[in-house]
Amino acid sequence: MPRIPAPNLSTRQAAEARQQQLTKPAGSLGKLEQLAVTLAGLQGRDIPLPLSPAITVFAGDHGVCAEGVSAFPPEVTGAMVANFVHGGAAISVLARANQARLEVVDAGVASDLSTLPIVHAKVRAGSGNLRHEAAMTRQQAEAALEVGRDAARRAIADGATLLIAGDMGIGNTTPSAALICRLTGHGVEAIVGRGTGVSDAGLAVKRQVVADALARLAGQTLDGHGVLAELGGLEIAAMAGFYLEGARQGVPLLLDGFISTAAALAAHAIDADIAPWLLASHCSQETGHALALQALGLSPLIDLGFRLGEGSGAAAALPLLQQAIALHAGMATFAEAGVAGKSA
Ligand SMILES: Cc1cc2ncn([C@H]3O[C@H](COP(=O)(O)O)[C@@H](O)[C@H]3O)c2cc1C
Ligand SMILES: O=C(O)c1cccnc1
Repeated sequence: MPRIPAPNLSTRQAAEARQQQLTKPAGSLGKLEQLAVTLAGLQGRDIPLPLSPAITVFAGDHGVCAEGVSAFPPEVTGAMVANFVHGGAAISVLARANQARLEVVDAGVASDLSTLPIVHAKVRAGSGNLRHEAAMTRQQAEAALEVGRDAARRAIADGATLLIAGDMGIGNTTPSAALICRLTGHGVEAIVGRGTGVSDAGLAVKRQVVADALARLAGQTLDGHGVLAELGGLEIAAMAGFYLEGARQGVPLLLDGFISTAAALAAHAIDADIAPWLLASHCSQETGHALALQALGLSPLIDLGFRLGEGSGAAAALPLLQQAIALHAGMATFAEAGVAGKSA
């Protein structure tokens, strides 16, 4: 399989030079300047084109819910998938508001969703309980990665020039925390948070569950696929595959929150060349998200106090990416506008 390409250094440098010439003090548009420069390198154009975003929401259930790690019951996963289809979820609204293509994929929901108009790619009806056993077999993890790769191929074939992966899976902040701990080396206190809003007692249980899962694998050498199979989830593995295929095809990837960043860390453990294709959107309220982003060398654009998932934080940040591109393309240079440059 062809490797993930490197960004284009010369278009990146041309964009950097252009930013110095636009009618503003250099650096005064802050992160939007850096974003335009990054996108110029990723698109291979001195002046990047406006983005055609595609959002794919991957759904899956989690055996670890039996431990009482979520404030909501597992049936909510399937019910929310129906809500996505009917247009009533946060991501349904944000996709419409941003003219983004929205696709929903069943990668491993426990309930039967066969009557819904979504992509049916159930690898398994819910993962194993990672406190005591592998979340998936290696083969199932590979199959779930392929579900995500297929979704990226469809989105790109449909014209997407920016990919957003969303998640829906009650309980999925637990495997995400476990992946982040294992892949960054941070401890459970720094990474495990309240997800949908578990109580203090629930948080203590959740921390113990993650600590037990990590202890189960302590001393074992695992590659990226192995970590994903042991500690991940079906939708998380699909998200990782989506990111890997997007990067392989040279399409920038806009990360969402805690679950999305855990999937990106897993993708990075499988192929570190993915790094330059990952863009951070927001910083989730979920404990540990900032550290997970840092581990990937990413700094979020915004912090709106979101803690939802579904791709919602990435979708909410989309206008900023489009504005970064519009400013880079549309502003006059000092020479064009006849404005004097910096004098001292
Ligand atoms: C109605 C509802 C809609 C959601 N949309 C995303 N999530 C988010 O919350 C869940 C993760 O939190 P935890 O690990 O605590 O279960 C995931 O489904 C995630 O997508 C939702 C959760 C709920 C309840
Ligand atoms: O950051 C997220 O993606 C998140 C946080 C809490 C619950 N669900 C998702």
